[in-house]
Amino acid sequence: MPDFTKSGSIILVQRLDLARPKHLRQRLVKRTIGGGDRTCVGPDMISLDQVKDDVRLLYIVITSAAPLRNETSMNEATSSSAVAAQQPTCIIVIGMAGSGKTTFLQRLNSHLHSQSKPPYILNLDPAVSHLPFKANIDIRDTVDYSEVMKQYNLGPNGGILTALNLFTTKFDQVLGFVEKRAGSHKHVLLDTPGQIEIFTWSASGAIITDSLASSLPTCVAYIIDTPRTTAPATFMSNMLYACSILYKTRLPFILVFNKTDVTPHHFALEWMRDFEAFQDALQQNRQSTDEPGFMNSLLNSMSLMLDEFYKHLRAVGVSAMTGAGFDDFLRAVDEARKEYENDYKPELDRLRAEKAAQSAKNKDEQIQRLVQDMKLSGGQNEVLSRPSVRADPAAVGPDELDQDEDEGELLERDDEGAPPPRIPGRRLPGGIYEDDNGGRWPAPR
Ligand SMILES: Nc1nc2c(ncn2[C@@H]2O[C@H](COP(=O)(O)OP(=O)(O)OP(=O)(O)O)[C@@H](O)[C@H]2O)c(=O)[nH]1
Repeated sequence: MPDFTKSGSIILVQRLDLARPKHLRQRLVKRTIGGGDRTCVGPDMISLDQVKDDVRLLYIVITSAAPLRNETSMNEATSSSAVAAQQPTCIIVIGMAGSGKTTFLQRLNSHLHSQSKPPYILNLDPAVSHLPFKANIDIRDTVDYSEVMKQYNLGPNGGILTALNLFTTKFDQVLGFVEKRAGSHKHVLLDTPGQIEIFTWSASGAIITDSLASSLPTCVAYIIDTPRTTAPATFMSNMLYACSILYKTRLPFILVFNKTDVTPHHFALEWMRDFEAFQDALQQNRQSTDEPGFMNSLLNSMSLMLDEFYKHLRAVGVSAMTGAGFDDFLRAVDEARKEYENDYKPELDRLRAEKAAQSAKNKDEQIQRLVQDMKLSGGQNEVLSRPSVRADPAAVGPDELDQDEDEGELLERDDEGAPPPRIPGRRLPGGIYEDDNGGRWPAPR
């Protein structure tokens, strides 16, 4: 009996009728290994030489491929870093309604065109009536927002959310398009719905952000309407919202103070850098307005908390109207990309490796269970385990193997939904099942 504990992870266990002539057995082995729905690479198995004639049924164990050699993995690492260097940076543009997201994207688009670096643009706002730029992928081509409202009897926000949910079901295809174009664009820009919470707090927003960030370098540009943020309370609310998005996405974050042609953003930078300057502004605000005392003490304590948050941010001032500040913004995007590569990506890889290790551990435990099952068989039949797709391991007769050859699915019920014929036998004490040929199995539950 081969030592299965050393043979790697078991992907599938399937039984084989060994009472068949050898040529048929060989065909069955080939079929089993090459089975369409099995995700095995370079399978390893019990060789036919190990099959004894007195063994009537055998579970074939298909194991995963041997570990890659160092040389191969080094080559792969080199080529993957070359591919990573060619990847575009995705910029998810988020902001309150009217903050100027669309105008910002229009200006960024023309700025990048002027540098001969045309971006790839995705519009995720199904309710926008007019786009001042040409989007490569537009949610409105896939989902008719007003039709969604009518058919699902929804209001405007529910309609936008449902349209985005419907679009997200196709996002793997969107990613496919983006990845195909990755070599010819340096930036991928995403415009999001004006109702900020629809994107930032919905499942579809999280799916879009996570799937994008797991394939390509991604950052968030949070657009702020600067003229409307000059009061300490509105500034604080905006920062708290930015903070919540940062902690939800954990992606590199750029605060973009827009409309600086109307109000320069220096006051905001000062408040972020100098805690006392913000306290002074609060003090002045307290004197000039009749805001209740609890509001001021709340703002005070929140500003203390946000002081830590500001350290993780880069902030730039732009005017989507005049085009000022866009070079600064692109520099901030380059920094954000480095942050993605140095912090976010390793963390993502660590989580992936953890998940892979956990699933390898689960497979090891399955192998141990198989070994236990083998011991239970008392050496008469070599029983490794029950196939996971069926509750009863003894319920596959030789006739079903013929069925398998015709239909490619060993463990299916017939067309009328009747269970496959059972091999007659009896239950023995201790959870053992004995078939008519004296073969012993772990009893079905
Ligand atoms: N003065 C000035 N106005 C701006 C600037 N950017 C945008 N605006 C104006 O702000 C208003 C809102 O701009 P939009 O680009 O539609 O804002 P939005 O965030 O996409 O809006 P929604 O999609 O409805 O959330 C428009 O009237 C713009 O002309 C800017 O830099 N300066």
